[in-house]
Amino acid sequence: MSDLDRAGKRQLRRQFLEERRALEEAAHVRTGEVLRDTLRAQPWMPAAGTVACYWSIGEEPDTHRLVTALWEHGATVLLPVFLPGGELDWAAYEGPESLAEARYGLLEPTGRRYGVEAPARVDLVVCPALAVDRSGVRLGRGAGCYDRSLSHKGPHTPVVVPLHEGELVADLPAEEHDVPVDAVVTPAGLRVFDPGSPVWQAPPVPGAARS
Ligand SMILES: Nc1nc2c(c(=O)[nH]1)N(C=O)[C@@H](CNc1ccc(C(=O)N[C@@H](CCC(=O)O)C(=O)O)cc1)CN2
Ligand SMILES: Nc1ncnc2c1ncn2[C@@H]1O[C@H](COP(=O)(O)OP(=O)(O)OP(=O)(O)O)[C@@H](O)[C@H]1O
Repeated sequence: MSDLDRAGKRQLRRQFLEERRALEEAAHVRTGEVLRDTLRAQPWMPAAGTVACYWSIGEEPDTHRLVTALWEHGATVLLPVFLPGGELDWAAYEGPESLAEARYGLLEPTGRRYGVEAPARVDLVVCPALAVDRSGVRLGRGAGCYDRSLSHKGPHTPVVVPLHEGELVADLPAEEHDVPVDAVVTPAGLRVFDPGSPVWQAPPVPGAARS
């Protein structure tokens, strides 16, 4: 990737972060509710023993509702631990007391570590992004830690990204190491990129006009 492309990606990140900062609190809550309800409505969800998610911070779409609902339902919810080298380790959410403040304002799980290859053994990955395009290319924070982490997952393990409205875009710059995502959840509901995918069911999200 050229320096120009890299600068373009940085500029895109800045733009999406700025737009996030302008969002009202209600937008975060709404996305969080739709995310929780959409994923819980998937017929395979009760069998999903282990889900890799993340604990949202700041202006990210809320994941706390989803994590709490899955955990209360008995699933093992793994959350990332950002290692100094930029890799992600994983530990289980065990209630609010199991999180501690970490670098960059992150809240991270303090329990036993599952190892950087834990995504190989999960049933679903809920992954953060600033934006996703219509072919499933995601734009992350730029540390590359999710690209590295997703490379450990099984080829058929679904990946879904929670997004605010306006963050599902027509086109993003793609790179060789990018691992495409399968679906996004926006306040308008679930959007699956492979229309023939047998994995996902349209969600019964009350009041959500699907786009
Ligand atoms: N809630 C949440 N947890 C997450 C992520 C995430 O995006 N959201 N991550 C997703 O990857 C990993 C953490 N990655 C991060 C990468 C960069 C920065 C960050 O704030 N960077 C500063 C610049 C840091 C610096 O001084 O170099 C910045 O972007 O302004 C934070 C987290 C794992 N946990
Ligand atoms: N599988 C990988 N192994 C090693 N380095 C990687 C891998 N994937 C990405 N990287 C490196 O990480 C850096 C950032 O990549 P990129 O710009 O695609 O990040 P991103 O997808 O926006 O962020 P993130 O993955 O943290 O959400 C790049 O310099 C890239 O070379």
